[in-house]
Amino acid sequence: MDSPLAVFSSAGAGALLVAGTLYCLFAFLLGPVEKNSNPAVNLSGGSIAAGNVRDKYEFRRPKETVRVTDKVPDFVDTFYNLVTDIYEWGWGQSFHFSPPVPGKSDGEASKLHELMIVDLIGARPGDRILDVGCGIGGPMRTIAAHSGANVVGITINDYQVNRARTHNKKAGLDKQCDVVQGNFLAMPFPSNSFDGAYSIEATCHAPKLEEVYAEIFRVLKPGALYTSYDWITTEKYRPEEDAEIIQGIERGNALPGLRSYSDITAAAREVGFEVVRVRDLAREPTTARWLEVGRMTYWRNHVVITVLAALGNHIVVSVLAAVGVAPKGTVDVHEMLCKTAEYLTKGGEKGIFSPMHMILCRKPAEK
Ligand SMILES: C=C(CC[C@@H](C)[C@H]1CC[C@H]2C3=CC[C@H]4[C@H](C)[C@@H](O)CC[C@]4(C)[C@H]3CC[C@]12C)C(C)C
Ligand SMILES: C[S@@+](CC[C@H](N)C(=O)[O-])C[C@H]1O[C@@H](n2cnc3c(N)ncnc32)[C@H](O)[C@@H]1O
Repeated sequence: MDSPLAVFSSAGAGALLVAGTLYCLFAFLLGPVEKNSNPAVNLSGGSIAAGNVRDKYEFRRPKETVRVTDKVPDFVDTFYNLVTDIYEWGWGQSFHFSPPVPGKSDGEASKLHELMIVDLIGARPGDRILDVGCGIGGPMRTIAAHSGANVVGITINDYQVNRARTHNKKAGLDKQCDVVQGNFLAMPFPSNSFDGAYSIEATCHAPKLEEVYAEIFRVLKPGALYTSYDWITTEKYRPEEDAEIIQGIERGNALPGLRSYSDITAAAREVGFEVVRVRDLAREPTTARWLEVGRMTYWRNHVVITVLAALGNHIVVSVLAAVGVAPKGTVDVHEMLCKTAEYLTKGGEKGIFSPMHMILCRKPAEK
């Protein structure tokens, strides 16, 4: 008869094998939405050490909208440490929404949305273009590859800088695309040094829109164009009825307070821009992917994350550490994103919110 120890160790080995196999199945079958993106096995806390993710999340849990102006960039940085890997894994390398295009996949529609910027700001080969709040650089690579321009991106989050640089290199675009860590409210670039600029769903993180617009205005050459796709509340928004939805969107996306569509034009004019065109790109289509977010198969993604995190707590972690396991706290962050998606869907369905308010501005040419 086998000794109790031998039975225990063979049962333990069996359990490890089953857990390991399950883990690999989840990791490989439920890979990233985009080829070359982040597989679930790599979910991390960004620049936050794995052991500190839960503490950081607890500390930063978005209980309420953060409106204390000077704390916002730091809060946003922590937010992106927590969500960047989940975004990349579940959404792709471009952290924005896009209008659907009949006959095109979500990925193609997203690229077309990015390519429209090349036309809007007239980016040409050799131009120096600024990407304000560049994420991990999905849009930057599309724009550089199609226009031949050199793109410099800025993001507050160091982890995103590394991720963007890795992807730029893989795509063979590291000569054309540069990424720096910095605050877009005080950019480390000389005045009059860019031939064009754009921002996609990023300036909504600025506590005061005029401050980021003033910086963009400063670094653009006279006569250069800037376009932005931004999050706004529409004219249908009624604070008395809709405040809960809008606050849900703000909390779950680390926003200091959504602005109304009319604030965007006012801020651009205030810093000296000529407003060339304004349009809400979310208005016409009804089946946009961004409306579908709330209906996505959460349970599937949630199961993967829960299993990965549970395994992380288990003894198997020591065996699997070599491949990397989701840190504690990932489940909470994911749960928060599920709720956020519900609010986004509600806001979109009611037509009180748009993530695609487009403005095109020009820095006046010198007389
Ligand atoms: C512009 C911003 C981010 C916009 C979007 C890229 C993200 C907004 C909500 C995110 C998501 C919600 C649900 C997640 C899902 C539960 C998970 O399993 C997989 C990832 C999600 C789909 C995730 C992806 C990115 C978003 C759509 C803000 C921050 C200003
Ligand atoms: C939703 S993501 C969009 C990223 C990118 N534009 C895209 O479409 O993939 C918002 C980006 O804005 C950046 N951001 C927010 N506040 C910032 C700040 N104060 N300074 C620099 N970047 C900031 C974030 O780090 C993040 O990269």
